[in-house]
Amino acid sequence: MLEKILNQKLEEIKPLDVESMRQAEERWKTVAKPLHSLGKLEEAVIRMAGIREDADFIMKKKGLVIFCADNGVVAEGVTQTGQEVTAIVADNFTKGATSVCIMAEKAGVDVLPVDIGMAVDVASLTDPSKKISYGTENMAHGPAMTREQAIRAILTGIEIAGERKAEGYDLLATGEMGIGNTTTSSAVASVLLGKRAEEVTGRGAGLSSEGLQRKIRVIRQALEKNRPDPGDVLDVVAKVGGYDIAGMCGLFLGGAIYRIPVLIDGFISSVAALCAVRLAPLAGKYLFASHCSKEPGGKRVLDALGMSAMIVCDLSLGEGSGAVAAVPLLEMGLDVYRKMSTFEEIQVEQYQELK
Ligand SMILES: O=C(O)c1ccc[n+]([C@@H]2O[C@H](COP(=O)([O-])O)[C@@H](O)[C@H]2O)c1
Ligand SMILES: Cc1cc2nc[nH]c2cc1C
Repeated sequence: MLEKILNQKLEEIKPLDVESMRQAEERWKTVAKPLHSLGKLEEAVIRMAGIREDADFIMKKKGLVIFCADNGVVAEGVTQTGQEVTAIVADNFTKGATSVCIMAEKAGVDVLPVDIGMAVDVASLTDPSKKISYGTENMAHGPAMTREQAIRAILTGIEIAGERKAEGYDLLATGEMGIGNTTTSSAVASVLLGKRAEEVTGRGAGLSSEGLQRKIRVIRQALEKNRPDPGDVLDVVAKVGGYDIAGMCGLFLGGAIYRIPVLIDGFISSVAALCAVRLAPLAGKYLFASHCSKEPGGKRVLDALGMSAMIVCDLSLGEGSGAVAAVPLLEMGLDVYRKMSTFEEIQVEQYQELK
């Protein structure tokens, strides 16, 4: 029943508007600068025109949706800090007191945290209608969640995209906060990419070398115990994923349904993007890579998405920090596109495309 609702939602995703993209491409050619010299920023503006169905679009309201959730697998000793940190940092999002809040203020991005599955309620942000459960089960001993819970988390992400669209957001960035979520992300990446656990697993929020070896063993154990089906994304997310991954996956799909460009952040976010694109390949056209995480799986997941980062800065902070860092860059590109003189205006002959 729920799965049918999700499938119906996915059918609402339409291709980008070809005519708006053609107009944007033509406009870039008239801007008085070497052709294609703003690289990915030009491509981003063209695709955003296709998403918005308007080559003259503006980008005013920008939001960062941060999915906060806990992961039962932390009981296996796969993290440097305890699970209680999730709730502390989540509460601090509401007070403007985390790293990404400071970055977002600089970038003019609204910080919108969501408790999609934290182990405890946090009065400043928990909304029972958005909370799927109180943390996942320990995937080392069984499935992290039920298939129904995975679908509900994805549908919640889609719903949030719809709500932000109704509020007039022009651009959404994704972020997450959840101790243990690099373990779940590595497990999901290992299954979806067909890679060994050690190829996609790193130190997360600062693990010792001994801790890293334990984390890899725990991921192998979780994969052996649950045997997720690589061809069935919902099965993979339910068995070895997390509510944050599922929620972000939903936000990416919702961006495609409601025609809002969505920025991918680091490792956890790009794993969620891969889940979204495997569920609905067309959704990839609505997504934008921001940076490449320092986690070893970061680049591998971006490669699988056929995307490359705008920023390579060795970030591994999460919270949506890399996605927020890309916002001013995109705005600079859009400003050049909208405001810059044309060849005609500066009386220089227009470049011809090299054949
Ligand atoms: O985004 C990334 O690439 C990234 C890489 C390493 C760690 N993190 C953040 O650190 C937390 C997860 O780390 P861990 O070691 O608890 O799995 C989580 O809250 C993430 O936001 C994020
Ligand atoms: C303090 C702290 C802040 C974070 N933000 C994202 N992941 C985090 C992990 C820790 C430990």
